[in-house]
Amino acid sequence: MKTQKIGFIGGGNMASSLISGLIASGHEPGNIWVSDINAEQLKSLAERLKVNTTASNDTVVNQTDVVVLAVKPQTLRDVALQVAPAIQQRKSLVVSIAAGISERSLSAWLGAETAIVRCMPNTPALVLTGATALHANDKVNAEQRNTAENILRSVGIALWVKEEKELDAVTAVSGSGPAYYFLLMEAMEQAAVELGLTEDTARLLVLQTALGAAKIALESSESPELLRKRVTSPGGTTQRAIETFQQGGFSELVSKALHAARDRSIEMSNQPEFN
Ligand SMILES: NC(=O)C1=CN([C@@H]2O[C@H](COP(=O)(O)OP(=O)(O)OC[C@H]3O[C@@H](n4cnc5c(N)ncnc54)[C@H](OP(=O)(O)O)[C@@H]3O)[C@@H](O)[C@H]2O)C=CC1
Ligand SMILES: O=C(O)[C@@H]1CCC=N1
Repeated sequence: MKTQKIGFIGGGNMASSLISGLIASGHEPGNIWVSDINAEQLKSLAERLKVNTTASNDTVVNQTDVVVLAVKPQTLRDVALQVAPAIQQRKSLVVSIAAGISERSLSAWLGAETAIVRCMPNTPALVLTGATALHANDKVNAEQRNTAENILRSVGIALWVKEEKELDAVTAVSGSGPAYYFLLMEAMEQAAVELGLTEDTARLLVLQTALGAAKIALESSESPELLRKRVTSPGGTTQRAIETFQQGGFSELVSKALHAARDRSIEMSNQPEFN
């Protein structure tokens, strides 16, 4: 499996996280091809990760078996139309990571017979802790499903959703999710400094606490709610903080934010300039 030739069209933030993760998990850099319009981006990828780079998207298709489309959603249409002939000729498996671009649009651009897996990864793939949900169109065979799943599973967990539309919710939860935790880290760090800690101490305590909480929650069979209650001694400090969060509408705000992200994903799928 790790000898699979994998191509990336677009070598930006998400592609470089995936590529770094693939290499860290044992994929040969020589089997990875990346194209980008940004020469600096390619130079950095070639220097850091020793992957093959090219300015030509067609070269990526022609050198590989699986092509990951990793450009911004608003650029995808042009890129897909441009590489469609090469993809059809090679019968490449296409994996799109773009938010809010439907399999229907991808098929229209790439050809009705093209095997397409649409997925939503996240940047922790960089440290092999990614979370990806996948959905395949009806041209994808069992072997191709395994190929796509194995690529994403080598950088974290990978699961299939039954309905393509579930990817809008996945995007709101785990695709965008790392940013929500970073926002909480930023806010906690700022508050810790206001409370008199140095910036270094504040950051270290905040990050180690985030890691510890995530590890306990993943390794324990107990719910986050129960784990939270175990930290919250009656009448103590945590209770005061949790009450403050709740009085400020914390859960409602989180729900509102995730609904907004989900709605934006749906809106992007219906936007004529993206589709
Ligand atoms: N960032 C994230 O956390 C996640 C992103 N995604 C999805 O991944 C995709 C990429 O996002 P992200 O990595 O953040 O975006 P980036 O902008 O970082 O990466 C896209 C790259 O593609 C390049 N590019 C633009 N046009 C072309 C072209 N015609 N041919 C080849 N390369 C081109 C861009 O160059 P230039 O900058 O010069 O335009 C850029 O380097 C998006 O569709 C997004 O929805 C999915 C999950 C998570
Ligand atoms: O913000 C975005 O649109 C992309 C998709 C999920 C994470 N980043």
